[in-house]
Amino acid sequence: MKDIAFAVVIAICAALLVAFLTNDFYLRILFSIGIYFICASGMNVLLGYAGQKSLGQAGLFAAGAYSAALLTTAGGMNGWVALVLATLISALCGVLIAVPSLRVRGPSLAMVTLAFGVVIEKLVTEATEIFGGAMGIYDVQPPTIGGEALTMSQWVWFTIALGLITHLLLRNLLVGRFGRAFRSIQADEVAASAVGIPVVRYKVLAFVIAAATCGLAGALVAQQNAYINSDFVTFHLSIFILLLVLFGGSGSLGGPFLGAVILTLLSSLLARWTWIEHLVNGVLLLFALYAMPGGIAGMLSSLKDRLFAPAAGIRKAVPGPAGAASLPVRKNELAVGATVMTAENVCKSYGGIKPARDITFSLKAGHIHALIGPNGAGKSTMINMLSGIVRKDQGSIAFLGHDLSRRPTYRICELGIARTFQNLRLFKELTVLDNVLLGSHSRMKNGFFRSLFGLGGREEAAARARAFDILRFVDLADVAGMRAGSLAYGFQRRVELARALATEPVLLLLDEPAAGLNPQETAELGQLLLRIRDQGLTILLVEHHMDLVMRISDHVLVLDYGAKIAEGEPALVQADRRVVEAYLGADDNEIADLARPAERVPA
Ligand SMILES: Nc1ncnc2c1ncn2[C@@H]1O[C@H](COP(=O)(O)OP(=O)(O)OP(=O)(O)O)[C@@H](O)[C@H]1O
Repeated sequence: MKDIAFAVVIAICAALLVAFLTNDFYLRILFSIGIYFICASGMNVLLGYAGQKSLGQAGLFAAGAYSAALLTTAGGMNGWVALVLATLISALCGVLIAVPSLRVRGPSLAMVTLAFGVVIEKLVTEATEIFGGAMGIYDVQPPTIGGEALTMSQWVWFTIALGLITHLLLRNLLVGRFGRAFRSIQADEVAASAVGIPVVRYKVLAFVIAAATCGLAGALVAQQNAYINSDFVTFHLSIFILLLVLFGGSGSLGGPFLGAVILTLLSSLLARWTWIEHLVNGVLLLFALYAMPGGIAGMLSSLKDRLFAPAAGIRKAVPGPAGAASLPVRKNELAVGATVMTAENVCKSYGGIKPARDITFSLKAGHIHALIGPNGAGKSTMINMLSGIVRKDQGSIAFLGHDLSRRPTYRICELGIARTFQNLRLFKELTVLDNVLLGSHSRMKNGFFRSLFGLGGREEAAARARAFDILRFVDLADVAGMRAGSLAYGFQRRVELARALATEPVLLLLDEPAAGLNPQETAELGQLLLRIRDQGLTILLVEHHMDLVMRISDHVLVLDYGAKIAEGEPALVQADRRVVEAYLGADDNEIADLARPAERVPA
């Protein structure tokens, strides 16, 4: 709430300043700050939160500017209506530019968006009959009040108001489930989809937001100048919009404002020497990328941490609210032992390698099933197929009567299957609490507009309370406010488990959860898994620690070279000749563990 008050105070101060300014030059600088702030706010969602690098924003600025120009000149439309329509048209162009992002990433995406910007630049330069080329379009109609065009001061006030509204709306969106979802996509798309984030939808949304704000800024510029030509649409503008975010602080709510103020003032100072301005912007871009990854906002924030927090860079642990350490479980009618999942004749091959050959099994409610086998037997591939990350070639997989064949990973998570990964896939830059809240994403109902208008507070509070319950259940409540990546490895494994539990699964797929843990931590993990099972969850556990497997499992499945070679109760599997033979080529400790009669933990 403090940040909202701060934004409102800044806007009021800027508005008061306008009242005392009579010089058009200074008013134009304030207008430009407002315009660039609006562009940067949307770009921050795309780049800073969703991590999508776009070099084509000038094209979207042009979409807004030329739409407003053509709608009011050729279309004879009212200035207000044209402003709204131009923003919507740009948002639609955002969908267009988002499509490649679904296929390419990183530098390739930057190249594709760059090409989009170049195409638009060429279009408005060469298609002179429509866009006027260098001559441009004159008499663009502005919004009017009582039939009167806005004065320069009124334009600045209007831009300040739009800037404030844009900031507050995006702030509402970014502090809740949408902001977390964008950040998770930036961190790891596979892990994001595994916790129920529809990655494609969120990527498109980020592009649309950035396009709408750039288009709005373009339309405002065209209408304020009553003129637009191809000189406005340059590659330099795309770079400048990128720089606003990177220099100000990408992924920070205050970053776009800092970038817009500092860089617009610098631009105005250097406006007489264009080549120096471009050179300075280039140097600043390099500087921001290499020396100041968090931008000015990041620098200020770490300075604040250094001054006011004893451990710089690590946020203080946030104690959880009082409450019982229970696991929020999904309501279902399943009796212990009922069939949760069936896999029939599942096959998968990678060229000549066949990690799954005609595998059939079923999983029972409230049981711990273990999937074991020597290295390369196909265990992770099976977990990947069950969670939709890898597509099977043949066979069928059904979960609670639903065929999983064509469902994307996030839908499978929504149905009630959660997973952890062999190689940890935490959102390391986010706090432990945010990681767990991301697990709750698919259980939360706040839609785009509710979040945008800040109406999701109650649900967010409930999700936080649930997340703390889970953190207490796995004994991590004390580190809720810490950055997940800063924790010891054993803690990180538990955070990943807590994140999976937050999806409120019926079936939990755990891929080597004890990998990298010491014997004490492995024993604690065993106890924790038994407590989870006692809450009614079904677990499929891939593990090499045979001692753990034999102690806690109710049922063991054994794979070798992609084929199921045995299944049954741990003691029976342990004595199976084929299993021992399969393991003869495996690690000596595993064979010893397999041979040792395990002390069973009573169910
Ligand atoms: N994406 C892929 N492309 C090609 N081959 C793959 C791919 N994924 C897995 N494999 C191969 O499939 C086989 C089974 O791999 P998988 O990771 O499922 O085994 P695993 O039983 O989990 O092994 P480990 O216990 O070592 O993790 C291996 O030979 C592996 O090299």
